Amino acid sequence: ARKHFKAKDTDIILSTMPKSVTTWLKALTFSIANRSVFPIDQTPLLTSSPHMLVPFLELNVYWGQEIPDLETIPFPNPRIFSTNMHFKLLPDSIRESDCRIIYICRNPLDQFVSHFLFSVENKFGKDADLAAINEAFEMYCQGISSFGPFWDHILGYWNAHLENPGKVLFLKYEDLKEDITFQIKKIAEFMGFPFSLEEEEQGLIDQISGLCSFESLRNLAVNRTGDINGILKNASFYRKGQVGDWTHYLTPAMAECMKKLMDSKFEGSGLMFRT
Ligand SMILES: Nc1ncnc2c1ncn2[C@@H]1O[C@H](COP(=O)(O)OS(=O)(=O)O)[C@@H](OP(=O)(O)O)[C@H]1O
Repeated sequence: ARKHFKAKDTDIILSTMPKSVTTWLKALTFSIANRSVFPIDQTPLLTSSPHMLVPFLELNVYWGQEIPDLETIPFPNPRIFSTNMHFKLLPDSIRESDCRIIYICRNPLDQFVSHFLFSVENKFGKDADLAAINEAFEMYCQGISSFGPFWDHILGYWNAHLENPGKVLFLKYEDLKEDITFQIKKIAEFMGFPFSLEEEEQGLIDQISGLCSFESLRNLAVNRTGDINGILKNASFYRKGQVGDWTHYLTPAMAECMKKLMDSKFEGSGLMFRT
């Protein structure tokens, strides 16, 4: 992807650490950008996983697919892609073109738990022994996890956002959970598709937030069954969808350890996470 991908000025790139609600951001941005093409009751989101509508740039890594010739795919406009790459590792054309990047992250405690449970379940099945959580947490705190240290990933996009807020939008899961209407408007404006007063009065924002809510997406037949290339179950993208689920898996001592780590890594950056 780094070698071949050529961003267009109109592209939107969604960037995340794994298990930082990429799925939700894909559903929201697809709905925002295509709301005049597909009425809500006819949106492809009703019959396709958000991951099929907004492909990962690292397709070949995740799902064993050849990198498609993007010029031949009839994308709606704008093209929306997602990636888990660090900011400094993005293909040059993403940084150099006028395309826009939307980054979303979440409290690292919840991200760790979500990713750990996902990996365990995929490896060992639902009844996995969770004894390994302490070891995995220790490694996570040392920066050993998929896509490397979470602080580097988050700070890379945070600093890019501070340098050029028109290029990089920085979102947090906890803020979307708190006020999704406000965040949908913010995302739409950043993407260049602001809602008109008329659309707002028609309740379009509420319709999009309803369609993309955890419960609504999770209950769709397409997301309850099926898989992506026989590798990942569609249902695996919808677990609990809550802020603070880490309290059910991590001890207060582990949380304290993470708090200290975040204080030291994010010191002076202005970044804070709610738990
Ligand atoms: N619509 C919606 N609303 C709220 N939360 C949602 C939604 N869709 C997915 N989720 C939760 O996001 C977590 C999965 O993260 P990702 O989508 O980034 O997974 S992946 O990296 O693409 O595999 C995972 O979080 P946890 O429940 O904490 O494990 C999902 O449940």
